[in-house]
Amino acid sequence: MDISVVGSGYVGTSVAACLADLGHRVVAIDIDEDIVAALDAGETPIHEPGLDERVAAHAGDRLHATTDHAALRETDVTFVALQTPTREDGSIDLSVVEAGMQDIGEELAATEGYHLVVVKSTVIPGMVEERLVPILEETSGKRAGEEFGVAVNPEFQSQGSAVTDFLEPDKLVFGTEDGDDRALERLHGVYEPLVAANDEDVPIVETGRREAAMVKYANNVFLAGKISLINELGNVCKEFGVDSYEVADAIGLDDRIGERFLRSGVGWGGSCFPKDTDALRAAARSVGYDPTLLNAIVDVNDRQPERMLELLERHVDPAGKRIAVLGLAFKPGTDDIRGSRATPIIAGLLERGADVAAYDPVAAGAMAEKYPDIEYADSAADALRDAEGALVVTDWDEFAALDDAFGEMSSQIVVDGRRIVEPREGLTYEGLTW
Ligand SMILES: NC(=O)c1ccc[n+]([C@@H]2O[C@H](COP(=O)([O-])OP(=O)(O)OC[C@H]3O[C@@H](n4cnc5c(N)ncnc54)[C@H](O)[C@@H]3O)[C@@H](O)[C@H]2O)c1
Ligand SMILES: O=c1ccn([C@@H]2O[C@H](COP(=O)(O)OP(=O)(O)O[C@H]3O[C@H](CO)[C@@H](O)[C@H](O)[C@H]3O)[C@@H](O)[C@H]2O)c(=O)[nH]1
Repeated sequence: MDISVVGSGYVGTSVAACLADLGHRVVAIDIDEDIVAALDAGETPIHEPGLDERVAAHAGDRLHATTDHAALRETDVTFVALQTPTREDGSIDLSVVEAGMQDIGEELAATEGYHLVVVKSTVIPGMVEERLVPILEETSGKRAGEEFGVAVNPEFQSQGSAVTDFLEPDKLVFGTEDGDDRALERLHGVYEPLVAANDEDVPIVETGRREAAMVKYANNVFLAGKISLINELGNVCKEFGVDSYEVADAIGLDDRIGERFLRSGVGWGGSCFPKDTDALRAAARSVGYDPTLLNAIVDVNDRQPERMLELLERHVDPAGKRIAVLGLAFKPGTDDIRGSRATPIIAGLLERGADVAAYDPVAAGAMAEKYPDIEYADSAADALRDAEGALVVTDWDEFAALDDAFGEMSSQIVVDGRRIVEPREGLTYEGLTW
């Protein structure tokens, strides 16, 4: 099939490369000339395992890139992977997607036959029907559901495993307008090689567009909520001297609970959980519903970094002292610091007058844009040297392997927010939730 993907960021690039890998002819369209030039040269600016080799293998063959939206005229399906950032009140900013729809609609005017537009961006239920379809109809001069279709097909990939998450999904969600069989048929056609590669073992949820949009939010909010719940339990466990990780392992054996996403600690960050919980809360408020539990999920998450700082203060007053912060990325395997718990940790340390020595194997550059005046050490050992306390914020494997480095601290106080450091003799070790 001939497929265009509008937006070549985190999602668009891996979707485009994977669709090419599945045998489709794909054109990636982005307004950023550097991204397009890189993709055309077989390179990707995004670090994702398995992505580089796929882009390199297919560029110039089944994968092309361009800044010209006219390329979508030659395709059967257009995936939309444009960003939906957060506005100040927490609601989503749809302006980039709206502008993208205008670009797409202008080209739809010149397409022949039925074309399917598939929204992969995360959008609030109703936005497709009320805001995006009208733009497509107006700019194309065509009627949705007749001359072209619009579907919602949310993406569930995680950073660090985007390629395998796409190619081996837990589920596919096809949200289509009632009665638009062509949309459904075309979506099945796009994913047919993926389903075949998984021995036909991929559940496909066929539903309405609003439901599909809500599935994406519900999925993310449920996972963020699961972590907040285990964090809340962990905080209580800590006060009772109970090891919350043993408790989590035990409750995870109950199939109804499941063992994943039960790692308690300093909380969740990233480009999606914070944005999507905020967006759903704002959307609920906008229709007159105050979402008590969603608010609590965020409150618990906001509280964890402060609890970590309080634990440190039980052992040392950070004012004027060198304090190491190990880990700046929102999770291991990425240099992304969006929503990272390291941000409130650093802010809290600075408020308390500490000298912060931060280390991350790949994310220091990004954090330096936010906090240019703190020290960025070249290694964890350098950050720890002469420090009077250390806070472990990201569960990079290399922190588990640290040993002698703790001996270089002025006082060996470690508050672990990720259960990654082994407690040992000589170390005053505090687990955040255990
Ligand atoms: N990042 C993730 O892991 C992830 C996972 C699942 C879903 N999502 C959702 O997918 C959507 C995209 O997220 P992302 O992280 O890939 O965003 P991103 O910011 O990384 O990428 C968006 C890209 O769109 C390009 N762009 C902007 N306007 C354009 C236009 N008119 N035409 C063509 N290109 C244009 C930008 O230059 C950018 O490269 C969001 O709604 C997000 O919530 C993200
Ligand atoms: O047991 C756990 C699991 C995760 N986290 C934290 O949760 C955050 C998010 O982690 P993860 O979900 O692995 O990363 P993302 O790449 O943000 O992926 C989420 O957000 C994506 C964008 O919407 C979705 O597509 C994915 O399904 C969803 O997992 C990180 O800060 C993790 O440290 C914990 O604290 N404890």
